[in-house]
Amino acid sequence: MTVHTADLLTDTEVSGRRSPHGSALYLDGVSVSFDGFRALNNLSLVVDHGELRAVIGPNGAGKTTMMDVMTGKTRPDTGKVLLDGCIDLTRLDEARIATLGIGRKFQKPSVFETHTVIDNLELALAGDRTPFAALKFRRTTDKAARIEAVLEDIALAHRAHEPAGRLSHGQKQWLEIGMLLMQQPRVLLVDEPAAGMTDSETSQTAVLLKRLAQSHAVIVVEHDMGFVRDLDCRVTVLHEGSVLAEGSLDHVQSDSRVVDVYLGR
Ligand SMILES: Nc1ncnc2c1ncn2[C@@H]1O[C@H](COP(=O)(O)OP(=O)(O)OP(=O)(O)O)[C@@H](O)[C@H]1O
Repeated sequence: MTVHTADLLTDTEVSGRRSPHGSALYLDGVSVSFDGFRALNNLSLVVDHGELRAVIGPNGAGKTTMMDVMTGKTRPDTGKVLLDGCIDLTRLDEARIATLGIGRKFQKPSVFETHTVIDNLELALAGDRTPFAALKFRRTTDKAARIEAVLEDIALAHRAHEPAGRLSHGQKQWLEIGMLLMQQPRVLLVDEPAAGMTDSETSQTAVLLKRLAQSHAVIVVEHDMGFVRDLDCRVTVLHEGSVLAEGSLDHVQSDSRVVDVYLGR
């Protein structure tokens, strides 16, 4: 019998060790309205340190709005978003939240096409102007070691000196993930990473995200169920701005409410 990571996490929850206050990210009763329409409706979610979480749901379920709230782009009407169980992100602006270690990868890659892969990674550091970043990378050797480690992580060491414009779509997505990694985030938010990828790139992306989740909390919004299965992680189904179901992919796929509003369509 195959044991899925997501099933093990369910056991963790049952044993009471999943605590919102020891979590990487905790959304507590978050609501957001746009002109009276509730995009998020009392949404609560706990993502642990070192956890990979897939968030799925029909169009308009609130997935993007949820990530906008986590990054400070949208301020909720009510509720809290706690980083490390104690820092309420709803009181902070986007720039401050980014420096605290929430990195977001949008669907469309936006790498500097005429710059080499290695230059793109270096430029990602240049964008981080916090005193902490300057301290971290005071020595060029530190920076070089960091770049080398990230190149290995994103499987692009062999393309390091080529212009990013020559990479495939999938490789550009990995480079952009690498640019986020240069900032050493604690939480990674990744929006539909598999969109437009070949089958081989899609499965390599699942491997990459699983590896990253060993040292970061990683939240992936995705529509491709084959890719979600490859991620082999706990799945949250959003519907009308709230959690409709949560658990392993097999668990949520067998929930008739999930089939009705999303998977059966
Ligand atoms: N700035 C906005 N102004 C008005 N309505 C908005 C705004 N942003 C989102 N909405 C509405 O809020 C709801 C949730 O949208 P959201 O983009 O979060 O859903 P989603 O789950 O990401 O959908 P998709 O899978 O299509 O990307 C939708 O009905 C959307 O039209």
